[in-house]
Amino acid sequence: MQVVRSVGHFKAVNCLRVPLVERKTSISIMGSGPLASLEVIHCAKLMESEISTSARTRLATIARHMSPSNCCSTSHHGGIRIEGRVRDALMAGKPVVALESTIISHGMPYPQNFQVAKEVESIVQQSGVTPATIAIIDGIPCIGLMEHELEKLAQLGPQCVKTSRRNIAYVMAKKLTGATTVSGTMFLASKVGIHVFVTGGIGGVHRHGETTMDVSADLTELGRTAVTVVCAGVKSILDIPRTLEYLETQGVTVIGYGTDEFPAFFTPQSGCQAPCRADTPEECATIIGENLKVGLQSGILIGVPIPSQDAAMADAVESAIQSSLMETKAKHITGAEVTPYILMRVNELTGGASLSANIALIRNNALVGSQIAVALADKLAKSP
Ligand SMILES: O=c1[nH]cc([C@@H]2O[C@H](COP(=O)(O)O)[C@@H](O)[C@H]2O)c(=O)[nH]1
Repeated sequence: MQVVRSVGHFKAVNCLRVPLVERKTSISIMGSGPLASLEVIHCAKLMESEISTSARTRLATIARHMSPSNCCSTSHHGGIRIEGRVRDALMAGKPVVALESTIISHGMPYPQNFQVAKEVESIVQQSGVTPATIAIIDGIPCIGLMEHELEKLAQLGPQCVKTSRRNIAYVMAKKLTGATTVSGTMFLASKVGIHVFVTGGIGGVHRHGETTMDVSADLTELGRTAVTVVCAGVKSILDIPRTLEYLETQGVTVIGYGTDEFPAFFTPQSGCQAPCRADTPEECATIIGENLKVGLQSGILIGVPIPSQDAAMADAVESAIQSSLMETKAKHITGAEVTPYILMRVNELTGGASLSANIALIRNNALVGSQIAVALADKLAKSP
C-alpha cells in the first residue's frame, strides 16, 4: 500500500506512523502553500489497526493518483493535477465539493461566467468546504483551478472543448483545453475521491430521444460512478419523464431535496414525482454514506428546487424555451450543440432574466451541496 507524506509542514493524516520507506519520488503540486512539494512514499505496510476505513480509502485513492505512473507536475506526461488546497482537504478528510467547468464556458456569457465561477467557489469556501473546479487545461486534467485558469475558461467560452467521458482521452492527447460536463467532472472527481459535486442542471433524454437516441452521457455516468450530483433538476427543454425512467434503468438514486417533486431547473415543479425525498443535509449524507458503504458504485442525483423568489420569471422562461426549441429544429441544430444554443437564446429572449435565475439557483445549489459535503465528511470521520 502507498502512503503520501509531505516534506515540510504537512500534518500526517490521522497521525499515522509510516513504518518503512522503500523509495521516494518527488512531485510538484501547484501553488506555493505547505504542500507545494510532496514526497510519494511507498511503504511496505501500514499499521492497519490505527487507520479507520475511511482514512484508508482516502489514502489509497490519493496515493494512487500521486504515484509516479499516474501523476506528474508538468503538462507533458498525462495524469491528474490536484491543486494543493484540494489535496490538503482530501488528505485530511475535510469536505470538498467538485464544480464543473462547462457551466462556465458554455453555460453563461463572459464576464458573468467568470464572476459566477469565482462567487460559487467563495460560497463553498465560506461554508467551510474546499471548492475543486474541474477542467482539462492544455491536456492536463485539473482538480482545482487557479484564478487565471478560471478566467481563461471563461474567456475562451465555447472555444473550449465540451468534454464528457467520451473525449477526455482525446482532449488530453491533443493537449487541448476542455471544459468538463457533468459526466466528465464526475469521472475525474471520482478518481481523486471527491464524493459531492455541485452544478446547475444536468443533461438528460432530449425530446424525441426515443427516435434520435440523444441521451446525455450524464445519465450513464450517474449509473456507473459513485459521485453525488447536487443540481436544480433537468430543464424542460428535455424530456423529463423519460430522463427519470432512464435514471431508474441506470440504477441511480434520485432524491428531491425538501420536495416530493423532481425539479425542472427554472421551476420547482416538473409534474414528475421524485422517487426519494430528503429534507436535510444530514439525511442526504446518510444516503451517500450507505451508497459508499455497500459499494453500489453508482451515483446519486439530488434535485434542489430553485428558490421561489427566483422562479418568478418561470413562465417567460418557459415560453422562451419553447421558441428556441423550434429554432433548433429549423436550423438543424443537434447533439451537443442543442443545450448551449437554447441557453443562449433563452437568455436573449428573456432579456437576461433566465441568466439571473440560472445564477441564483447555482448559488443555492452551492450552499446546499456544501452543507451536504460537511455532513458527509462528519459522517465518514465517525465511521468505523
Ligand atoms: O442546465 C444546464 N444543463 C446542462 C448543462 C451542461 O450541458 C451538459 C450536458 O450536455 P449534453 O446534453 O450534450 O450531454 C451538462 O453536463 C452540463 O455541463 C448546463 O450548463 N446547464
